[in-house]
Amino acid sequence: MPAIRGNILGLKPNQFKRLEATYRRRVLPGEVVSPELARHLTELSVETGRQVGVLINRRGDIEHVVVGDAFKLELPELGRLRAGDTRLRGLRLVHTHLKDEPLTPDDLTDLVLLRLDLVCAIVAQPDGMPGKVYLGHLDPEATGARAKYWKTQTAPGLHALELDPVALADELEAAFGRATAGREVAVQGRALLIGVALEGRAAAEASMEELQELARTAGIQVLDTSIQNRNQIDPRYVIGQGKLEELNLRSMQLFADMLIFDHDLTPAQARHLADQTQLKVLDRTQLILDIFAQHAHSAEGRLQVELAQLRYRLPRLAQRDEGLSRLMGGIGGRGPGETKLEVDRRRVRDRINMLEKRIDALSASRQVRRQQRVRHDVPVLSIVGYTNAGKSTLLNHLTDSDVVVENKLFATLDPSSRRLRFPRDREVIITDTVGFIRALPRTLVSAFRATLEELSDADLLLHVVDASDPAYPLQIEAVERILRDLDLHEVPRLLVFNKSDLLEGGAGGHLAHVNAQSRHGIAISAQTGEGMTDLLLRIEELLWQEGKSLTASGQSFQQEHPPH
Ligand SMILES: Nc1nc2c(ncn2[C@@H]2O[C@H](COP(=O)(O)OP(=O)(O)OP(=O)(O)O)[C@@H](O)[C@H]2O)c(=O)[nH]1
Ligand SMILES: [Mg+2]
Repeated sequence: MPAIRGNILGLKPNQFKRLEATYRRRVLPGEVVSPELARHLTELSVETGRQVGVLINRRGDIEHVVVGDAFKLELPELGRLRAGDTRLRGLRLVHTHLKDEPLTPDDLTDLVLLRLDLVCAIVAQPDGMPGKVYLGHLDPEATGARAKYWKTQTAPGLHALELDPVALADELEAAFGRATAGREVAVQGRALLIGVALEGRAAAEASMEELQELARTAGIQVLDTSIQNRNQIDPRYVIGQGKLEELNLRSMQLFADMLIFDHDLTPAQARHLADQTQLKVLDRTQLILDIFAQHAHSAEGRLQVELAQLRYRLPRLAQRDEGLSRLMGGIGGRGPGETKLEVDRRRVRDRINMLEKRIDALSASRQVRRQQRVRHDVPVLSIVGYTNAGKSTLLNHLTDSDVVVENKLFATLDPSSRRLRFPRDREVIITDTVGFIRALPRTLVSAFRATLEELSDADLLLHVVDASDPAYPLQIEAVERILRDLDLHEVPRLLVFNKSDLLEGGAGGHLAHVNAQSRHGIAISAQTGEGMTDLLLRIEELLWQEGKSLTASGQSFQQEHPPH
C-alpha cells in the first residue's frame, strides 16, 4: 500500500486508516471525481482541519493521497517532465479547501510547473459535505509576456460539473503539440533570454538585441526575451525571486529548455539558477565561447578557443555537481568534450599549461618566420571592427577573394591576408581578422592575444563600422576600448562607415556620409562597391603621401612585413 504523504503528524489511527483506504477507491472514466470520493475527502478534511488531496491518473486510479494543513497542500516530489515535452503529467489533483476560496497561487503554480492535467478544489462545508468546485487547467493559447497560463471555471457543486478530464487532457496535449509543431528543427536549444537593466533601459535593450543575434548565430531558437529593472544584481539569482518564478512558468508554457543571461554569472549563481529552474543556464560569455568553438577551423584557432573555454571553466569545476553537468552539456559545452570536463581540476590545469605552451610555440615560430622573410617593403593594412560589420566583405571586394561572409556573429576567426595592388605598382598586404564585441570575454582576449597582437604590425587599421546599426556609436566605442587594451591605440586608423546602401539617401547613403565626415571617416558599401574609389584614394594618401606623419606617430615604414 503506498504511503500517505504530507502533514500526517497527530492524525488519529482511525483517520489514518480511512486515508489509507482512499487508495482502494477508483474514479469512473468521464468524471473528475466521484461523488463518494469527494465526500470522503471533505469529511476527512473537516474532521482533521487539514486539506486532503488525491492525484488521480487517467485510468481513474489514485496514485497519491496527500494531507496538508488548513491552507495548503505540499505535493510529493514528482520530478519535472522532460523540458520541451508537450505532454501533460497524466495526473489530476483533486483536493479540498476548508474555506470557500478559488484556486490559490500555490494550486496554479503546481498546475503549471508539474504540468498536471488539471487541478480541482472542492470546498469542504462545515457539515463535511462537498460544496462549490473550482477547477483550472493549462491554456495552450496563452501568449504574451504577462499572459495567464491557465483557464479556470467554477461550479456550484459537483453535480453541475460537466467535464471529461481525460478528453480535456487529450485536447490540451493535441493543442500543445500543434503550437510547437512549427518549431524549428536542428536548433540547439529553445531559450528564454534574460537581461538586467542596471545602466538604463536603452543600453539593456541594445545589449539584448545583440544577445539575440548571438543566440541565433549559435543555432538557438529564442522564444522570448525579458529585461528586469534592478538597482543591483541579486547575489544569488541575478534577478528577483518573483521574476524567477515568472520565468519558470514561462519556460513551461513555451517548452523552453534553457535560460540565457545577458550578464555574466558567477559559478554559484549558475548553479542556483539551474537548481531552481531545472533548465540549462548559460551566460553571454559561454554563448560567445560556444560560437567561437563552432567557428574555429585552424589548428591555432582551435587551441585558442579550447584554452579560453578551459580558463572559463576552471573556477567552475570546484563545485562539480549535477547542476554543473547540466550547464556543460551541448551548447556552451562544445569543444573539450564532456568527458574531459569530468577530469579533475588538476588535469584541466595541466591541459591549460600544455595549450599555453603550444600556442606560444606556434606564435613564436610565426614570429621567426616573419623575421626571416625577405623584407618586401610592403605596408600592412589590417581590417578591424565590430563583429558582422562587413570586414570580410570589404576584404573580398578589395582583393577579389572569397573569405567566408555570413550574416552571423564571428563568422571569421582565423586571420587571412591578401595582397592588394594600387596603381603605380604599389602594393599592400591587407588582413582580415576576428571581430570584436562589447564585453568580449576576457578569457578569449587573452587566448587570442597572439592573433590580435599581430595587429600591431599594421601600418594602418581600417576600422569598419556597420553604419546601418543604430548601436554603431557604442560599437565604435567598444572596438576602441579593446584596441586600447591591446595597446594598439597608437596605430593610425581610418573609420570606414560600411553598409551605406542600407541608409537614408539611397545608394549614396547620405546619412552615412554625414556620420563618416563627423568622425573623419569615409562612407562605403562593401556590398555594392559604393565609395570604394574614395576609400582607396584615402588609403593611398595615408600610406604614401602622409607617410611621414605616420612615421612620426611611432609607426615605421621601414619595418614592413610580408604576409604569413
Ligand atoms: N547591405 C549591406 N550588407 C553588407 C555590406 N557589407 C557586408 N554586408 C553583410 O553583412 C554581413 C556580415 O558581413 P561579413 O563580411 O561576414 O562581416 P564581418 O565583419 O567579417 O563579420 P565577422 O567575421 O562575423 O566578425 C553579411 O551578411 C554581409 O553580406 C554592405 O555594404 N551592405
Ligand atoms: Mg568576417
